[in-house]
Amino acid sequence: MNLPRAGARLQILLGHLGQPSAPAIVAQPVSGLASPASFHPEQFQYTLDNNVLSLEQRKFYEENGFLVIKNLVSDDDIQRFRAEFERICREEVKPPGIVIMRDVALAKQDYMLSDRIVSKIQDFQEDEELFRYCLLPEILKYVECFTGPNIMALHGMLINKPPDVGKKTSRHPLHQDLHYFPFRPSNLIVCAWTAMEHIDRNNGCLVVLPGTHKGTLKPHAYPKWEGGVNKMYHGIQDYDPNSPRVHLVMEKGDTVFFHPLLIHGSGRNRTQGFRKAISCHFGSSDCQFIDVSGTSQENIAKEVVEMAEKKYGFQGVMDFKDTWMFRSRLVKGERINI
Ligand SMILES: CCCCCCCCCCCCCCCCCC(=O)SCCNC(=O)CCNC(=O)[C@H](O)C(C)(C)COP(=O)(O)OP(=O)(O)OC[C@H]1O[C@@H](n2cnc3c(N)ncnc32)[C@H](O)[C@@H]1OP(=O)(O)O
Ligand SMILES: Nc1ncnc2c1ncn2[C@@H]1O[C@H](COP(=O)(O)OP(=O)(O)OP(=O)(O)O)[C@@H](O)[C@H]1O
Ligand SMILES: O=C(O)CCC(=O)C(=O)O
Ligand SMILES: [Fe+2]
Ligand SMILES: [Mg+2]
Repeated sequence: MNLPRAGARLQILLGHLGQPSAPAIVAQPVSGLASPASFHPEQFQYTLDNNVLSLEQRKFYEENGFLVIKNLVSDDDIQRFRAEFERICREEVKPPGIVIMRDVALAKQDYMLSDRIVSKIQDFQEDEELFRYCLLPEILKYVECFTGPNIMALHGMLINKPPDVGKKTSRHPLHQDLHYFPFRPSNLIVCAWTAMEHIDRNNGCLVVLPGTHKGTLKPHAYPKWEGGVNKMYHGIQDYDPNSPRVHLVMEKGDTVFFHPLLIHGSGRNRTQGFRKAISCHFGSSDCQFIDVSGTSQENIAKEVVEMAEKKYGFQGVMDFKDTWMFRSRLVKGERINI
């Protein structure tokens, strides 16, 4: 059963390694991934052979770059993530490595840290309670359809989108997550994003541009928004404003899996509640680090390295790869390259 899958993975890697140089890899999605041993008449490029996705689901992801699975995570688990998030905000637990972020509109206010101030926590890999999300068998079962059997959790986030104070800073500009990642191939990376409550356009749901995962990585920069922009919230400058946007209305527990080249963002939160979602990026441990020097990713690499140096108090010894190397954790199979 693993043979077609392994064959497909090998081809993906060979395709990737066959590219002439790192910048070219950045600019080109990997192609020609059809497994010779594939039992399907179609050529699948963005999913691996598996017996989890229906043919219809698989075709949907191939075409659109995302797939919503209804009611995947239990209410009990979501309640536990919520409780742990509140403990972290109250500083009752301080997991090593965690990054706590406030909305830029609230950053200068001298409130005590609380779940009404924090807009996002990142890098919860050392928090066993939140990291349970990245180990849930129901999540990994789907993740494996994209990454194959050797799975790294690359980056966890719990997003607590605050009520917008009127400056539209609660928005997340349209972006591709691959901009943040120095590893390839992109087709072996997937994000799982789970709604922790009902999420629609009122509280700022995810917005996706279907099919954009078939394109290339675009240059990202800070959007020129008058009300302010959150640190590291880079956006795509030159996207087509007429390209169709789909607003993903989701119920508590619903989970969307999406490709790291899919253009997405989220709208302003017009409610008084803090809109919560938990997510993790996963990648195959067969992925390889790339050097982003000379590519459009140089701007984010510089910011991330500066931030890591500030946080850990050393200078000039870390590069972009290192910041990722020590944050990622194996969740299934074997650790190979990353
Ligand atoms: C090895 C570890 C490396 C960690 C790397 C983390 C990031 C990697 C990103 C990977 C993401 C990959 C996933 C894919 C896509 C994600 C997209 C994102 O979410 S992108 C990622 C999302 N973004 C991030 O993760 C950003 C990472 N976080 C940070 O850099 C910090 O938390 C911080 C700088 C925002 C606040 O530092 P903190 O020590 O808590 O706060 P202070 O009170 O001391 O304030 C210091 C200064 O910062 C100002 N300020 C405060 N808040 C904001 C704000 N929201 N906006 C702007 N500015 C803000 C504040 O006013 C003050 O200014 P001044 O008085 O000096 O003028
Ligand atoms: N014309 C645009 N230019 C740049 N970014 C945009 C544009 N339209 C939307 N976006 C980005 O996509 C996100 C989602 O868009 P969406 O239209 O759903 O949200 P919104 O503008 O905050 O609210 P709404 O349109 O529901 O009033 C926005 O927050 C913004 O980041
Ligand atoms: O608003 C959200 O929950 C999604 C944010 C997002 O896309 C990200 O952090 O990469
Ligand atoms: Fe994103
Ligand atoms: Mg709008």
